[in-house]
Amino acid sequence: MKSLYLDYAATTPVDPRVAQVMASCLTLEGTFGNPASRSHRYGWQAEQVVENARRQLADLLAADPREIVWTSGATESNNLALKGVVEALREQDANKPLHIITSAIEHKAVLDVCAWLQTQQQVEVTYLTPDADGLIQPQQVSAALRDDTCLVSLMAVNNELGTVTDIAAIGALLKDHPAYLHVDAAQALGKVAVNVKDWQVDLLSVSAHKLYGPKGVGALYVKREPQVMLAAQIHGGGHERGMRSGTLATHQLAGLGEAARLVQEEQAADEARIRQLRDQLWDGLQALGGVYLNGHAQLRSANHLNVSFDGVDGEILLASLAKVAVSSGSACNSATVAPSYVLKAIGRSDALAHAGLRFSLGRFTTAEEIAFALTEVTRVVQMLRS
Ligand SMILES: Cc1ncc(COP(=O)(O)O)c(C=O)c1O
Repeated sequence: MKSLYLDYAATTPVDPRVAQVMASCLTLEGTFGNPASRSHRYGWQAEQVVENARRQLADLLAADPREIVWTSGATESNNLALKGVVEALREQDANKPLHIITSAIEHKAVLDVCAWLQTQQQVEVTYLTPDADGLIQPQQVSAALRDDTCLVSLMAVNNELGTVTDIAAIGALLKDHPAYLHVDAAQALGKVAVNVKDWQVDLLSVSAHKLYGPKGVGALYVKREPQVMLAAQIHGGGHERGMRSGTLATHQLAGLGEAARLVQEEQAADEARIRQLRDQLWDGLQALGGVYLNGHAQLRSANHLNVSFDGVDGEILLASLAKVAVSSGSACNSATVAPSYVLKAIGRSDALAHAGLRFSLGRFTTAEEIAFALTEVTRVVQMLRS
């Protein structure tokens, strides 16, 4: 039995239009060449495809194409941003005291890098705690800012709650401080408008598989004027202006570019439709009683609905919901059965954190699917409660 997919925040299916563009970059008849080959048209054509994709992503972010560094995904982008900034500063002064501000509800791809920087690079890290709605306020950043703060790293949209951080306000308050602003936009791109100029960010991480592109590819936006000082983390052939070596995966990048183009054309219409479906699901679930919304009611991306149910065990609930593919907490952390650290950080009890379910809708979600999901969840919760 195929289950209904409501886990778009974990990953999205590749849009068939994206798959078609990707397929044209694989075979002898297509643009399969090495974009770094300088001596023949196979290379030149592949380079054109890669540069077209770079322009498409840059357009979506309001960036200059020269500010895009291709990576394998947001995990690598986050690693490059955080480690790259610290290493570049330590190259100038090996003993320079360095301080980073981040939050307790970042993705592990930021938290684990921060933990490594603390233990291996003697960097001090301040972890801001969210309020009960899952929001990190700009004033918290100003209160934590120090002379030796070199980086503020915050996500634009939280992967578990969907809560939206006011990045523009944080960018504005850092205007006269030398600290760089890094934003993990893996969950934001395609859901909320991302504009690196308006937000005044220095570094921004992107993942293709959250926006109907393929897995294993992403990008880091690196501001040019003034140029962010960043030390490369992967050395080799000097690709990407020496920032990230390795033969470029033409088909993956073409896919990311096309995915970005589609987002630019369709995001507004997608968002309105998805928000309506998401709100229908929430309205229906509330009829069950003893249901709690995790995350801010309004300041939340249109596709996220994270709820906890009184009186049901989360693991049993998930196992009983065989016909609906949803996530308990973050899919990336589902190897552990500890209650979600994000739900704990917003003050949920262990029981409610365990009973949290994340529904995340997407481009291909239909009204019929939402009606079916509502019926299924209602049936299962009532059965488990009785
Ligand atoms: C907020 C956030 N950051 C980073 C990542 C990791 O992205 P990738 O899978 O591209 O490495 C994810 C994926 O779940 C995410 O949601």
